[in-house]
Amino acid sequence: MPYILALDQGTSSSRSIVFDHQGRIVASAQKEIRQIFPRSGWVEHDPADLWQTQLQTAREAIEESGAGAEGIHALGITNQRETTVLWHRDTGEPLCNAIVWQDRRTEPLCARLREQGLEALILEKTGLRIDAYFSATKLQWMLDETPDARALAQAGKLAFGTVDSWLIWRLTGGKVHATDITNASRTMLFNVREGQWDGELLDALNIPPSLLPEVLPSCGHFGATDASLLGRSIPICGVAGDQQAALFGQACFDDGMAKNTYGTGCFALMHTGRRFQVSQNGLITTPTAQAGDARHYALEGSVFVGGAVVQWLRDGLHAFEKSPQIEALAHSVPDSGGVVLVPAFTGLGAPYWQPDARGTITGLTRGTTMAHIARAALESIAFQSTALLRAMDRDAAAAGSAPLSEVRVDGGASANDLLMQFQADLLGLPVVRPEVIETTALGAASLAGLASGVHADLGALKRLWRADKTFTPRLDRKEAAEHMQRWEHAVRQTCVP
Ligand SMILES: Nc1ncnc2c1ncn2[C@@H]1O[C@H](COP(=O)(O)OP(=O)(O)O)[C@@H](O)[C@H]1O
Ligand SMILES: O=P(O)(O)OC[C@H](O)CO
Repeated sequence: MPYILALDQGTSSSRSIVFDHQGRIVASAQKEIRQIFPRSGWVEHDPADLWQTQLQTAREAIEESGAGAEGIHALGITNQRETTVLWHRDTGEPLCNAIVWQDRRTEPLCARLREQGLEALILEKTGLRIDAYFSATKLQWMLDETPDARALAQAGKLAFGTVDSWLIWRLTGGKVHATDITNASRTMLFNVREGQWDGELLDALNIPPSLLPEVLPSCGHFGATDASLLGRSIPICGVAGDQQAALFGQACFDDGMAKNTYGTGCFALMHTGRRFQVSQNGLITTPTAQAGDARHYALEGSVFVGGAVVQWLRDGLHAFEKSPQIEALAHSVPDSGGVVLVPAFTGLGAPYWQPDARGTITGLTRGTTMAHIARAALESIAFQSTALLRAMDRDAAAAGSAPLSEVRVDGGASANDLLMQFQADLLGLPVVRPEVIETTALGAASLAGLASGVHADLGALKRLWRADKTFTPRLDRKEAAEHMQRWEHAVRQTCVP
């Protein structure tokens, strides 16, 4: 039976997973990557580290699968998005470290774009709000600050890519410089309505077009691996940014279907069909992984501090030793005792967009214990996600698209039943956790399987997606509304005067 290898290059680690033709995990390997913080607000990765860890884990996963390279039918790639790499076309040597999506150094370049009045144009063309998060200003910074970079770029000697492009380049021995539509859409240089790099934006940001990779649908042919790397030449047939790959891995192929990933942060995406829709509620618009001729879109919002609030309780307050222990602690009290914790440690993202907000705890009494705070911390993840998902639903209603009917969940913190139940209670919708919560890698494998004939069509993938546990809302709607009011009240206290 054909196996598919998925490479999942994430912010904290590189992972490789071998899936069988029914989307079951056969083998996996993982390696941490080095985080480089040269200055406050700067975050970098060494491109060689990204490549080497990915290659090693791929070899280990193939070895563990027992199938050998001959048993791997196709390869899919998924990756941390927006992170920017610039390298020499002739040698493949990077010019500098990769600038990671979390890096804030280019905020002044963004302010300049806002001053130039480009906000509306960029939103209309790319679906994005001007922000240092996206690749465009990171690339501008590299071209301006790295010696000789501009001259080399003008001479056509450099290649830019997000992490998928970098891995494709290395995997194909420098033969293919390509990306997929989901990754291209995170650069702030790609016109998502027309499906191509945008000349007007490239001019406005002074980016030479010769730097750019070819943009392909997510499901297709991205070349083949150099035979010396993995034991034989394996075709690369699926590529997507990690959050769009997760949407695909959750089989959310239709209008109104949504997933929320509960990791360090939370990323919610809701499929909105074929219509490009600009959010009225502070969300961004992004293409979904493209598996046919037509482009489809999703609304996206992120929670900056999701599972990270659990890490803060663990490492900052020493409330417990291991993250999963929060569940028992939170369960030891019937509710949060009126405590609300807003983990606005680095400001609040969508739908609030308050960069200067700082965390707060309200409702403390003499009777408050660590258990109440732990419960409030878990609840904060669900409150923030509810605010996001409701904003999506409002946008969908305004555009006449299908409303949310359930939310599919994944990511490390989705293992927490108490959190998932509270999420269902607040939303008033079923929250469904699938058997395979490695949905990011599964999405990449599904795309590769579709392009290489392992899966017949989207219908076949829908049938392979299996729910493990469904959390149905138990809370009275009035009570749920009161919870949300308390939350919104606490959010208002986070604004630093
Ligand atoms: N049982 C749990 N309950 C709540 N949070 C958890 C639990 N297990 C892990 N987490 C949190 O989930 C996050 C890890 O999830 P993961 O999907 O691996 O994240 P990432 O991909 O962002 O590294 C951490 O922030 C951790 O604190
Ligand atoms: O690597 P992750 O899972 O933290 O995801 C990063 C996102 O793609 C950033 O947009």
